[in-house]
Amino acid sequence: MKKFDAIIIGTGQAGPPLAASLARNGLKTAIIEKGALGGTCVNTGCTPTKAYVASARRAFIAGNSREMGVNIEGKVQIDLKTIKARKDQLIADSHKSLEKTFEKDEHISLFRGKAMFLDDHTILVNGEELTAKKIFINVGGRPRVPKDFEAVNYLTNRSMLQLDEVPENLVVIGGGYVGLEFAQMFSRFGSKVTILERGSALMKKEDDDIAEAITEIIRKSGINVLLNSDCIKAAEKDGEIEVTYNCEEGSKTIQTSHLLLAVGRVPNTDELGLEKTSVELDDRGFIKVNDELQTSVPHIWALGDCNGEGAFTHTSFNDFQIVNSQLFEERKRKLSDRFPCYAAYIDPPLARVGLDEKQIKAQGIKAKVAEMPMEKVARAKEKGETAGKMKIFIDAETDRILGATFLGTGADEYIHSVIDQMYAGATYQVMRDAVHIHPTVSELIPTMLEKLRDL
Ligand SMILES: Cc1cc2nc3c(=O)[nH]c(=O)nc-3n(C[C@H](O)[C@H](O)[C@H](O)COP(=O)(O)OP(=O)(O)OC[C@H]3O[C@@H](n4cnc5c(N)ncnc54)[C@H](O)[C@@H]3O)c2cc1C
Ligand SMILES: NC(=O)c1ccc[n+]([C@@H]2O[C@H](COP(=O)([O-])OP(=O)(O)OC[C@H]3O[C@@H](n4cnc5c(N)ncnc54)[C@H](O)[C@@H]3O)[C@@H](O)[C@H]2O)c1
Repeated sequence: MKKFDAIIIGTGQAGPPLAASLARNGLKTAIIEKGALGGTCVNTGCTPTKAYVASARRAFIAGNSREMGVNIEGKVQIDLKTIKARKDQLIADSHKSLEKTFEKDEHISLFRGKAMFLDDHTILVNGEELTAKKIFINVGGRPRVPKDFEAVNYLTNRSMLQLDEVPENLVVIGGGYVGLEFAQMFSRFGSKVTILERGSALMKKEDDDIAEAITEIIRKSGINVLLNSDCIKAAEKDGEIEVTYNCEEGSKTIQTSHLLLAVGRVPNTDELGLEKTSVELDDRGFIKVNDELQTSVPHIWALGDCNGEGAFTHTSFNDFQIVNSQLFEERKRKLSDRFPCYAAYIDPPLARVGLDEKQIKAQGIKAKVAEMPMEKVARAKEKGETAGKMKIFIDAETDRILGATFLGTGADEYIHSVIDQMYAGATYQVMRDAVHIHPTVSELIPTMLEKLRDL
């Protein structure tokens, strides 16, 4: 049995910074990884997809700038092999940097293999037993594959990023983050894309007006969007995939060479031997944690997507910050300190913080709202990018900002002016009375706040 002060399972967005901090604080630390270093974000998530999104935007601009007085003759050519090689280089750089972090630190031992719990204190990896007083689980998740698709040659976010040629046809099942980001980028690369979503709008968790605006943006970009498409099934036929949908009210079919499944993710907690421990899971397989991210076993913590408290890189990294502060810092951070925030990297992007209209109404909070269509924003007009709108919500009793939803050019950046005010606990008047730079989209946030109305 090898003894450590701490064991971390998984090198996602929380594991590596935690390993570095534990080591800095003198703890002999083992970190175990069964796949590529860096986990989802680095290898098959944020980094590669945002690199592809960037190439797709260049392609779109090159081919669609005639009304801006810029005309490129001929067809824009997409070289997916070069796009992929650029992404592989970004990933390789991250691998190198992580390897260096682990190699240069004498307090860190990296184990390449699959970790399994034998009991609350013992972990098996590559036939070796390890034990430690503190254990941290950062095992992330993987794409959900419904039974109806198991028999066909489907793609996921992982295999999409291995393609060398742009598919002629692409059917995407699911109109959430993964579905929309891939649908728009591959449409811009030249694929004929169809999205099948069982809900009544794309990004249906958002407020109805935002979900509808997103659906319109995606449709206008030439993607075929089939909503309320329930009961979707797929079978191999004549060397292609035949997708059947709306099975009850007379089924419809589509033939496609490529099918992407983007119907959510499941946590990697089912192959971890947790049944041999006292760590409790919820009914969807997420590890239950308290406000300090401890599991039902106090010396075992769960961080990142596997605890079901966030599903983003920044939430996983914040989980590291919470645990790290609980262990080593004077200022103790907690899960309940966090305002939910995220962006979907469609073009234009959607960015969110805090509560939206649906959530405010569901919680019965007395609130005010201000809205601004991007068509009224000078900078958006100058850029020729006027799709979308901004919404901001204020607590009618405290004047504090409850949340904001920005759908528009550059929204993933200027949402941070609201995020920062929320963390500062400022009233909305602070933002309303601030002088912002002209011409920016941000300058319309104070203007918008002049016109609050009851929600
Ligand atoms: C296509 C896509 C795009 C995304 N884009 C964004 C984005 O733009 N912005 C954003 O904030 N988020 C994005 N995300 C989400 C983001 O990638 C995750 O939230 C983030 O990676 C956090 O993951 P994590 O730290 O929980 O673990 P992960 O990054 O999933 O890492 C977990 C690691 O644990 C390892 N592991 C699992 N089980 C074991 C075991 N038994 N033994 C040893 N090792 C094990 C895995 O191999 C993996 O390396 C995206 C996700 C996808 C799929
Ligand atoms: N920009 C980002 O931050 C980013 C990007 C990609 C992924 N992610 C993370 O990855 C997670 C997973 O993304 P996702 O898009 O796979 O999931 P999602 O939950 O965002 O969307 C899944 C969609 O698939 C639909 N769906 C589910 N089952 C279906 C079925 N059988 N037939 C038709 N439609 C069906 C759902 O109605 C939903 O709209 C996200 O929650 C997010 O946390 C984040």
